Amino acid sequence: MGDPAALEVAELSFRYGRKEALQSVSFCVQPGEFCALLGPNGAGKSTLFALLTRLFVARQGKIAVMGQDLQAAPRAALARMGVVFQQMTLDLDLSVARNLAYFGALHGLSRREAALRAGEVLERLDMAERAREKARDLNGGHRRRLEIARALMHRPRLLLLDEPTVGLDARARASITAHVHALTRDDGLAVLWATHLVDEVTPGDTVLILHRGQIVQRGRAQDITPEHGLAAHFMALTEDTAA
Ligand SMILES: Nc1ncnc2c1ncn2[C@@H]1O[C@H](COP(=O)(O)OP(=O)(O)OP(=O)(O)O)[C@@H](O)[C@H]1O
Repeated sequence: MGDPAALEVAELSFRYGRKEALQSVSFCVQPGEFCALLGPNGAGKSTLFALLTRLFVARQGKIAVMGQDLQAAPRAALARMGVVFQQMTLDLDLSVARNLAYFGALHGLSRREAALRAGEVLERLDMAERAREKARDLNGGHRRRLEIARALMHRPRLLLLDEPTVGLDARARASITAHVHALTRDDGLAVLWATHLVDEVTPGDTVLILHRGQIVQRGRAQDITPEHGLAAHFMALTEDTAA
């Protein structure tokens, strides 16, 4: 048997009462892969993230992180996963370093380990010189980079990001997408990046298009945009989305 996928989702379904939000969703993300999950509003992205992070428990289907089943071995699976939620969750009154130390302690790192790891992750996100600043004094882009650094504290192999660039200007968005791409390339991190912004996708990324709770396309961005580009393709595939 080969190495396990960083993330394996198989036949995952979920309903809110009678409303079917996900229907038999299956895909994998491999180590080093940047997978952009594209979907219009209401496609099911938030529901999928809630299931992947165990906010909701899936009754149908399978989720595994580095071969660890989220249902059968939740601690092992969650330990291999880092998450950046759509809503900011920093403590704004703490310094950058203290935000990281606190999270490190939650994951069982000693103070010394947490301090060392905080230095490493801040370096990776080009934030080292901001360690002593209060989170409140950071701009939106730097706050997001701190959240990504924090999600890496426990050395996950899979990073989930739910619309991480919402509300940021073009420069901050470009910087964040570049940093996360570098993590896949240089560290072999697997990334699932949910967005409805097609311009955040680069040609080498894998694209998953979710529409009305189903995966309607999966492939390399450069292979699925032959003529009119990804934006037109995405709109055509999802054009019956209710306004
Ligand atoms: N608590 C709920 N009760 C009933 N239906 C829900 C609930 N939450 C979401 N839905 C429905 O499930 C479907 C998927 O919603 P979801 O929020 O996962 O989509 P999304 O792709 O994240 O959209 P957005 O980008 O707007 O957050 C939608 O049709 C939505 O109306």
